[in-house]
Amino acid sequence: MSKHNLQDPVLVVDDEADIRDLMEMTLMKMGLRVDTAVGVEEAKAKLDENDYSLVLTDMRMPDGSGLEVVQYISRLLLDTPVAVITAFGNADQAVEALKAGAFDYLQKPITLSQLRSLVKSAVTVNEPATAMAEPESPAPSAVAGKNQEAAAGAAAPAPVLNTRKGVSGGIDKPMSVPDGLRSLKERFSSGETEAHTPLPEQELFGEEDMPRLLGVSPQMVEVRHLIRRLARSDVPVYIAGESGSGKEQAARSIHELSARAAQPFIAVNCGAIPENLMESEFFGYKKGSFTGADADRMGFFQYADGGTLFLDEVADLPLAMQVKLLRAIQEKAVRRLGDARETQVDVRLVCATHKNLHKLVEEGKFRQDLYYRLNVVSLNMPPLREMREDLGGLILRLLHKHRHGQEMYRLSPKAQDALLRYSYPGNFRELENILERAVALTVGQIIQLDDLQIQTDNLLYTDAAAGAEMHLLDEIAEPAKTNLAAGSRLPDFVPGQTQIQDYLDDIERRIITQALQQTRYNRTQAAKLLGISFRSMRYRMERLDIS
Ligand SMILES: Nc1ncnc2c1ncn2[C@@H]1O[C@H](COP(=O)(O)OP(=O)(O)OP(=O)(O)O)[C@@H](O)[C@H]1O
Repeated sequence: MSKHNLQDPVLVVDDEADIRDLMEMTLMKMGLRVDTAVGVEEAKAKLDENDYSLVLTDMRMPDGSGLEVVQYISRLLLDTPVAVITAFGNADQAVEALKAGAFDYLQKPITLSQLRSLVKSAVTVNEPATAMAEPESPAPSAVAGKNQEAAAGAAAPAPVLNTRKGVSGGIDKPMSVPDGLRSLKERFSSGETEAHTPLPEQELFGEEDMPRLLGVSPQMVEVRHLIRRLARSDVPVYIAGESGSGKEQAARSIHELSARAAQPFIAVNCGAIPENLMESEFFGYKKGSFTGADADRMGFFQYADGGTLFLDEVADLPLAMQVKLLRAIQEKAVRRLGDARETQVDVRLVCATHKNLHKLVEEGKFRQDLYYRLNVVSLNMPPLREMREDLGGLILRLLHKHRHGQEMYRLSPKAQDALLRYSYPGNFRELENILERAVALTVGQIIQLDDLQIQTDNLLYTDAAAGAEMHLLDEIAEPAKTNLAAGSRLPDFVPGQTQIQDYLDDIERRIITQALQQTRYNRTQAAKLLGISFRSMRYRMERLDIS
């Protein structure tokens, strides 16, 4: 094997402290040691002194270009793999770096999963000693990353392939990463987990440290995984996802798991603030700064000082406000309306929108510089329709939440089928609303298809596909139809001994009692269930002496 080995640290070269911290944290979680440099000169000095297993360098730094780091490594004939981090849309830079010997590149904003897969493709993490002792592998600089393929198509002479053992991306054997680091997704895809293996934390239907985000699907496990990591740093996070997919819950979870948990979490819906009030709402004002300002007032930034400021629907910020926000982020200071002085604020920013922010940047509706500032790391909340294995569990928990005393609501077969096949354009929020409404509308304990009030022509899946989840709902499915007439066998009619009126009264009493039990003794609902009027119900109860 080449002279660098797994004991050697990874060198992260970036002038931005937030990014260095985030990368350091991620790499350390992968079991790697990390060294950092704040610019080109320091990186060169460190390369002179030490061996590294991998170098990750930003392209644009105040004292030079990451390209110089790549060239320096080539000049010293080091076989240390080096990858560059380029500004979004800067494919030329990426191609140049690849030509100079970089093995891959990442575009900003970096997502942690991209970073992880790049690192995995460069070094073998925690590889067992036997594997490490195997014959020499090709130089890491010859490892082709997935990004490289795209860029190489444009220009670079594509370097050689990936034949390293345990390297991910086009490989057939998953690499050896500490178990705690491996997401369920990875484990499922590696075929390690049998389909019938009980899912972890099934009782909880999630994980204890993040009660806001339920679900055991690989997507949700991955989301929680990322949130835990993000909680340990202070980098701005951009949460993307459809409406109702849990963006705010994710932001709150990041805050609650962070060192800022004891400080305020301030959630702001940017779309709901009138434009003329925005500045004073965000930054506060001094008494007398405008008509009606009869006392000093703090803004969102001051309220969130020490904690987290969550900017929901950030795409709705008008351009003028975007400029002011950018300044506040860069300076880490705000100036109240009517105040000559700026005050320092220590705020972690998390923002979200269901709109395509990148597209808005392209259309000139959202400032690119602010986009990069806010979007250092992005987190994607998956839509509910892509997490179908969670549906059964979520429905179960929501019905449990709405239960009446000890009695759970149940679903008729048609209602169950529709719930499992519905597309949920409004995601979790829509599922919550559907069930809340259904519980209010249903007569008795069994929710019927009509109670759901969903468009049945909007069902996504075939019956067969939905069948896969059916077993999850066994406990809430309507029990096999029982004969209301008796609940058990009809009593025997013995001519000569039994009076026909007594016999029929007995059956009627059983039917009515059962309907009353089923509707928790609500006479109106029981009457509806039996198809008789309330008046008739009352009359029958009196006649049959049912109290
Ligand atoms: N994984 C989840 N487990 C349980 N409940 C969830 C989950 N995700 C979202 N919810 C619930 O769905 C509802 C909507 O969540 P949230 O407000 O976080 O969504 P959002 O993406 O921020 O919505 P919007 O785009 O409309 O602001 C909340 O009641 C929340 O509790």
